[in-house]
Amino acid sequence: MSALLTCEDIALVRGGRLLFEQLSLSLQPGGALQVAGPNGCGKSSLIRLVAGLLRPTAGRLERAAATLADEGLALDRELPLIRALAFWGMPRLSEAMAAFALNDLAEVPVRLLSTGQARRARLARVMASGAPLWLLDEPLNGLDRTGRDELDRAVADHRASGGAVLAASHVPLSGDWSMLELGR
Ligand SMILES: Nc1ncnc2c1ncn2[C@@H]1O[C@H](COP(=O)(O)OP(=O)(O)OP(=O)(O)O)[C@@H](O)[C@H]1O
Repeated sequence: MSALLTCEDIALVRGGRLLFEQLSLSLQPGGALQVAGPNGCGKSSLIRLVAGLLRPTAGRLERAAATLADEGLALDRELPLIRALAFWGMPRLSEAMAAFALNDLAEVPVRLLSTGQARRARLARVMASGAPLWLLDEPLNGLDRTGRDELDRAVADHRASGGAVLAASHVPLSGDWSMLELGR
């Protein structure tokens, strides 16, 4: 099976600072890699780079279709949640609504969601997209115990069906993750 993500000798300079260089990694179907390290070491920048929002200063990157969950919700705040998600033409929308316990909130306008509900919605958007590569920036932020369990299950199911996950997180993620420490 071919890799869903390959980075070879990547370097990134941001704000005049070299964040990392000669960084190589690959994610196979079923793989999961957690990026850890101190504040400002470049975890979010690496996720954004893989998402295609930043250009590497050096190196080569190849990846399958990916979807990103970062600080932004990327949903129309005025629309009911279900319509805001459907706007993106999501192939796995009903599955994702159920996986993150959002069915009772389907008709609630996005702007009225609580912080944790909005965090679950952004993870549902990733799952609903059907993309094989998930890019998650601090996915546990704002999630309660139930939300964390939902995320664990969604990640495990995604991996079991041949997907892969790259996540930046300060705190350990449950399950079997490879680790990449930046800033060392
Ligand atoms: N838009 C930007 N322009 C220039 N430099 C930036 C920009 N955004 C972030 N940086 C810098 O890039 C470096 C890495 O930031 P990044 O957000 O990737 O770190 P992080 O490891 O995710 O941090 P944290 O743990 O605090 O979330 C920091 O020095 C930051 O100041």
